[in-house]
Amino acid sequence: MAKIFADDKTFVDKPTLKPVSQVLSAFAQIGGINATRESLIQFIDENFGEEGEELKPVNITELDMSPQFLTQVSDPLVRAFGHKVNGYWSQLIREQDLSELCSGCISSMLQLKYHFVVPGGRFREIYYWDTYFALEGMLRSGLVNLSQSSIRNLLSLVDQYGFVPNGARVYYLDRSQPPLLTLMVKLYYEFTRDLAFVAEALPLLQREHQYWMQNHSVDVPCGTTGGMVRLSRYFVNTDQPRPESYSDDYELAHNVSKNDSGIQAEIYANMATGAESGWDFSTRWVQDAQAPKDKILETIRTQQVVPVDLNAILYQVEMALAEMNNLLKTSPMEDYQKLASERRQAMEHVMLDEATGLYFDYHLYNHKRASQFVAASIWPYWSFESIDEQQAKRAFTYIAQILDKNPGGIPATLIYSGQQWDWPMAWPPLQYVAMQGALLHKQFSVALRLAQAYVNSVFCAWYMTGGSLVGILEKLPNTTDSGHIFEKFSSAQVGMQGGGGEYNVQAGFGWTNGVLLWALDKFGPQLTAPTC
Ligand SMILES: OC[C@H]1O[C@H](O[C@H]2O[C@H](CO)[C@@H](O)[C@H](O)[C@H]2O)[C@H](O)[C@@H](O)[C@@H]1O
Repeated sequence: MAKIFADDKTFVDKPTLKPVSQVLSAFAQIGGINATRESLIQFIDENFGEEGEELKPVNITELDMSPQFLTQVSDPLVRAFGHKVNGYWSQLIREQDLSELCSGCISSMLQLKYHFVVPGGRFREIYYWDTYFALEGMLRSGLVNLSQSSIRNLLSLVDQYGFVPNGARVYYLDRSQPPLLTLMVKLYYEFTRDLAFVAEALPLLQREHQYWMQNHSVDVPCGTTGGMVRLSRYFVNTDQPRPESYSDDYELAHNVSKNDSGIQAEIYANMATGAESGWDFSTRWVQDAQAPKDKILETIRTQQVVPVDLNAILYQVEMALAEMNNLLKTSPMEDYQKLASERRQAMEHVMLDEATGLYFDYHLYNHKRASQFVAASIWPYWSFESIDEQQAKRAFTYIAQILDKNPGGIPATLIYSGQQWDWPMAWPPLQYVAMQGALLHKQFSVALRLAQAYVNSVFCAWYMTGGSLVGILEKLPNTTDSGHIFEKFSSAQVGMQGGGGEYNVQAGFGWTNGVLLWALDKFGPQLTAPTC
């Protein structure tokens, strides 16, 4: 609450320099929560180390410097950029080394045995859903063992906690993130055909599915049948601010109500639930999206939204679990095929908007389907292999129209709120799913437009921040950096890095690299040189 650091996450990421009992008594000596700002600064200096010092970069030997898929990228500039990005993995692979912590010292990191990929910047730890999108690139870059190690870390978290936490920190233990672990194992299997690994993972994947069914299911009234259908939502059980954004959550809750701890607890739970969705934060989760920017999160109701993307993911998870059990000739813990088809039917009833061919969230707070497009509306096209052709045409015509106005990619929503999962932010995972959906439903021209927009955004933002390619592309004059790969982009202006939300835009960046390399593989012969 003293805001010693611009970003609340900085403090909770610092390991102690002394045994925890000594740190606590030093804190008591300066007056505990009544300490002055000056004494707090000194206390932190004396008792805490640098954030991230328990992590070491890893010297990766298996990186393929000339991966085969890049040879079919016809444009020389795009191909050279692909090689550059392929080389960036070495900056994002880490191992944990807790050995330098003194005896009795503590760190907020969850122990991970194997090497892993991090998003980059302030995100120093492994993140759950980010890993899926990074893997799409890592596997193509020849990082097969590292991909397996990253997945193994997540599996071991399921083993220890029964689910995959948001990220590998103790403060993420009250929530998960979009459940993509089963799809990571599937992806890994498609690349390696390593059935033994699937066999090893399957019991834990089934356990994770059980966790989602037990803690995140909700009954939704179904207009067309008059009965109820079961779907899933994000749901975090907490009555405390998120430690990594403590002062933000605290101030928000106290703005809504100064004294009512019940109302404050509701806000904390809905904020943590927003973080579980991966979309932290967005007007998608608020009841009053028209509120002024500084009040927009005051009506956050994430737990009252039944999200399209979560259900689209779980449908794929259920199909994949059925398929894995088939492949291994093992008896499934559940009839996954049946669960998937019931989920699909429920989604068609509750979420499908016939007019646009898109799927919308369902709002439990007013028992209505949302009426606004969000980028998640297209996710069933990634999950459902067969969808009526005319419906798909309508949906991707809608997407094409959004692209006409947003040359940098599909924005998270169409509403400007200053939140990072709203217009104009175009996020790599959202572009990936839109491209996958378009490919699967044979909407090739929209798929290519999405791919070109994505490549343009990533490339131009990198170029504008000093990126260059030996013998091919000169560095822009007046740039001091050497090119950044951002976590998100502006859909409104090609080459503009993203912004908004609780922290400064981060560079690195795991999922951006992953989706870029995947897109170069899928669309290599057709992509043209970006003009920035
Ligand atoms: O510290 C604020 C929040 O930051 C994370 O969210 C964002 O970054 C993640 C890592 O790239 C990404 O997975 C997520 O979609 C982003 O919105 C974190 O996941 C949140 O829990 C945290 O509160």
